[in-house]
Amino acid sequence: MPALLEVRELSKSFGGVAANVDISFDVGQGEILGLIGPNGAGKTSLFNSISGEVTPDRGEIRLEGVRVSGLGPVACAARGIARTFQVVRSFDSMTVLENVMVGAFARARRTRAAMALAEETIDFCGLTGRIDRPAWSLSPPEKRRLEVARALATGPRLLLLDEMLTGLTPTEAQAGVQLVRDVQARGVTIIMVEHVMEVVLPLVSRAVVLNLGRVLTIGSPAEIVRNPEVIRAYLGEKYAPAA
Ligand SMILES: Nc1ncnc2c1ncn2[C@@H]1O[C@H](COP(=O)(O)OP(=O)(O)OP(=O)(O)O)[C@@H](O)[C@H]1O
Repeated sequence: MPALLEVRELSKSFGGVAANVDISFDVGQGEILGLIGPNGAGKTSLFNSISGEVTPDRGEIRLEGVRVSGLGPVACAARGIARTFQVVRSFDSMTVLENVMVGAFARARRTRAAMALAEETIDFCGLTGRIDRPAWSLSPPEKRRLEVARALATGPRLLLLDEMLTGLTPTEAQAGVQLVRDVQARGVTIIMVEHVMEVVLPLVSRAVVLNLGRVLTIGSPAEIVRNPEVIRAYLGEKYAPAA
């Protein structure tokens, strides 16, 4: 798999707090990569650097070989990087259609074209019946879908999903998993931050495990759940192999 995204020796501190330290990994074209680790490990900070909201202190991020780190969120979006947020950031008084049109305007000049793109994306994300509802009236899983729809409407090559499945019931989470698979089937590469291991590990080809701002390990789900350091730092003893 050729790399779509390369992160090289990335470090970022906030005052005295080292949020990311010397982080390097690749994401293959079409891959679903998991980004996991305990609270405060640096996952959202890394997303903030990749999506351009934060400029790393050191290191580099390249999308298809072209440096994108430090360009800012608008330029990163224009180059094909979109994201969702851990705390849903919908425009509550606007309808579902209007929310998704905000994303679509990243690539459509005219209102009619943005509307067509938004309608198609809303259908794809399973929100057709909600298209004219104000965002505030949606259920929590629908709000997560709206976040995905707004990000997808920008036409990304790389989609960063920040805890999209957290707080959902098992049935809602399974529906969310199907949406992630459908997005991948469209050719979009995905990095997902998740804490629900039972849901995320079957979905990803590899996971990067962060701890205290550093990469603890990178591996397949089978390698991750067997790694004693990952069990100690994050997964807990229920994942320890039977003696
Ligand atoms: N803008 C900021 N200003 C100051 N400190 C920050 C900022 N952003 C992140 N940090 C700090 O960096 C560290 C990593 O935080 P980050 O939110 O990236 O972790 P996380 O792995 O996403 O955690 P969680 O799973 O709880 O969302 C934390 O100690 C956090 O307090």
